[in-house]
Amino acid sequence: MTEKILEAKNITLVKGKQTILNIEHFYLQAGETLALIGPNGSGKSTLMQVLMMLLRPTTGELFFNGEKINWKNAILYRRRMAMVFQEPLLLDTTVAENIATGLKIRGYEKPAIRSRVEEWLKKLGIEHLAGRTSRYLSGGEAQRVSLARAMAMGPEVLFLDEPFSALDAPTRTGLIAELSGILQDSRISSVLVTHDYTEIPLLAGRVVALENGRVVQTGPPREILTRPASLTVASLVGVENVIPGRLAGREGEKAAVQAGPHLIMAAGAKVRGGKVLILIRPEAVKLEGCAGGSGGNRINGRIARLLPHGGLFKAVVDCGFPLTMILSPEQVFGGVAAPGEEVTVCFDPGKVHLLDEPS
Ligand SMILES: Nc1ncnc2c1ncn2[C@@H]1O[C@H](COP(=O)(O)OP(=O)(O)OP(=O)(O)O)[C@@H](O)[C@H]1O
Repeated sequence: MTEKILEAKNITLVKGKQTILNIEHFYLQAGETLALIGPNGSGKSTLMQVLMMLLRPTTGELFFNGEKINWKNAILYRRRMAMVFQEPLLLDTTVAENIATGLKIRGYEKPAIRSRVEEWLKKLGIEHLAGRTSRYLSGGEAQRVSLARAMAMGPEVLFLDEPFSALDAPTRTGLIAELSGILQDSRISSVLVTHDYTEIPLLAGRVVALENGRVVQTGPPREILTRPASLTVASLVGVENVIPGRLAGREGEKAAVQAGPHLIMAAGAKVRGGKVLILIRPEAVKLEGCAGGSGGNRINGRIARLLPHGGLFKAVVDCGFPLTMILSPEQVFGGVAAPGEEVTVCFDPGKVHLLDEPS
């Protein structure tokens, strides 16, 4: 059984009259990367600070490798963890010196420092920057230095607080690929806070969603992305289609939901009944002919709007309700899908998720 490197039980953090955290149970398995998601103010940074033992919770217990934390010795645990922030916060000296400083403070011998600095400069592809002053680095370069500095310390747990959010798209793509390799090769345990759900399947093996300081959902990326437990989680993971409907009946494993003039089938739905919300990812909606298998949902509509979407296109199809889907450049440039065009869209009942409408 894999060890839990970090575990929190019954953690609360109260500031004045506000309960900022109320976490019954949270853990980080050794070697896993866990994505922590939640809307602004949901407690992600606060939970990270508690896990890093920078902030003592009001109540609850914390364990490191199964050992209960004694807060008097918090510094000993903090030394086994490192953090990378959204902004790199580098010292105004050379790149190599930035990576070496923490090791010097810890009293490492010169040869050991040199070899670690060289190792991490190489692993992050920034050997050529070793002698450069950090003041003039680009955002992507600075973030690589920040990662090298953190990893050179040999931490057992790495905390990544939105490390890519200040970077432009191509830099971000390159760094995500590199970080993914580093996380896998080093088998380090890490917690990644992100507002960008597209990073989740690339980096994380498990996701924890917070809302108002509480854990509202935990699961593998696929489950969180396709079966979010709440509307808030749905909006965080890019489920753009939220259609009000009413449960009309059940056919075995499938539920039939009346949405405007259409009957939509949903597989594996766990709802009480009555008013429901139909959740469909835009990528799950296909133009007719694209969806495989029979028994799928087919709806006629008209393309109301076409928007650019990172090299692809996003179309809003008016089906009596707006339905957002993703189109390829071939479909758009080939004239299959143009604004005003009548289309038939399909989606698999397995890709339709239902939530009870909040009362
Ligand atoms: N020292 C403090 N005193 C009082 N309230 C605080 C303190 N620190 C944080 N909070 C409040 O706790 C809540 C959680 O804040 P936190 O920064 O952890 O959220 P977050 O999920 O990281 O948000 P964001 O995504 O915006 O970074 C917020 O309502 C914030 O205003």
